[in-house]
Amino acid sequence: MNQLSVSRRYKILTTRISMNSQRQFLLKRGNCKAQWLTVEEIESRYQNLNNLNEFREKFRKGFSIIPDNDQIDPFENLIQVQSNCYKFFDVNECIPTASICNCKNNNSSDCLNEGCENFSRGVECTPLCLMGDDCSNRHLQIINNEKDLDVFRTKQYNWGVITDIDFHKDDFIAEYKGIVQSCYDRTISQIYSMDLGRTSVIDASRWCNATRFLNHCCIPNAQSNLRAVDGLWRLAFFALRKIEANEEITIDYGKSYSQNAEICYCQAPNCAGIIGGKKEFEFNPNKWNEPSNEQTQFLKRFFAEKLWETIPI
Ligand SMILES: C[S@@+](CC[C@H](N)C(=O)[O-])C[C@H]1O[C@@H](n2cnc3c(N)ncnc32)[C@H](O)[C@@H]1O
Repeated sequence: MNQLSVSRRYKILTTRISMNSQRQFLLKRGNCKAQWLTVEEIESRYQNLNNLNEFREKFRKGFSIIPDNDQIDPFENLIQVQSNCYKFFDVNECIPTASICNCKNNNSSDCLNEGCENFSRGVECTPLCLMGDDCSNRHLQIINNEKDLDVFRTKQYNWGVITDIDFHKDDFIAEYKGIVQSCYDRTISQIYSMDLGRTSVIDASRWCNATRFLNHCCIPNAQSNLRAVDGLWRLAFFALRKIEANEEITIDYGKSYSQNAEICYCQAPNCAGIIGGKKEFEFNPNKWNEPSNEQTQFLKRFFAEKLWETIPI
């Protein structure tokens, strides 16, 4: 992260463009919690400072760390979506469905444990779960359940993801969203796609949300998990440990990431030094059955509806 010292007591940790296109600075003052503020807010808030002129001068220098021709909006040319959009569905994929679990009888406090027959199979409970409001195994179905993720400029690898709240271990962070494509499609981006089941991937190269900017760390603080919801696989991120506010959220890209190897800058003590470099994917026609005409007709109808449901925000 950029650490531009503006005075002995104030630090600009990084900068971002807010939703209303204003440049904001993550300002840390002494031991106080860091805050996102515009230049006007900082100036009005701290106008009684003795060293305001010095602060302004150093602050202006802060602007110069971002060249004019820099890409300033991480979402420029991208479309932010509320849900996945389907261009492909593998009819042979076996996706588990939810049952009415036994957690109520087991006196469980929620359904987020291996004792829940849905949770243990990677399935979210339905609204009919007998645990009612105590069922927490419905992260992906609850509207507005996602925390606000901020995209910030990192020092080494362009954009990254941060929030201004703390996460506890196992907390739901957000869902990876984009276009569901076939993993056999060689035109899709290897960098911005993540596996979704046996033969599907989520391609977030253009239709996406902030999670497309999650960077890799060899000791990550978050991980992705497949969850089955209403007969579809979805991909969600959960905290692996406590994540402090304004700490970068990172994941392990794993062995299936991109064929092009890149130097890893994560600086973790166990850093492998490299990300990506997987072997080329080999298409095995024996493992792949073409869908029948009826299946294709059904899928066309089904996905026309899904496409319509996907409303860019
Ligand atoms: C899915 S993108 C993550 C967002 C990316 N930083 C951006 O601005 O679009 C993955 C790319 O980010 C960069 N990256 C992510 N983690 C990295 C790391 N630990 N070291 C070096 N580069 C990294 C690599 O270029 C990688 O191919």
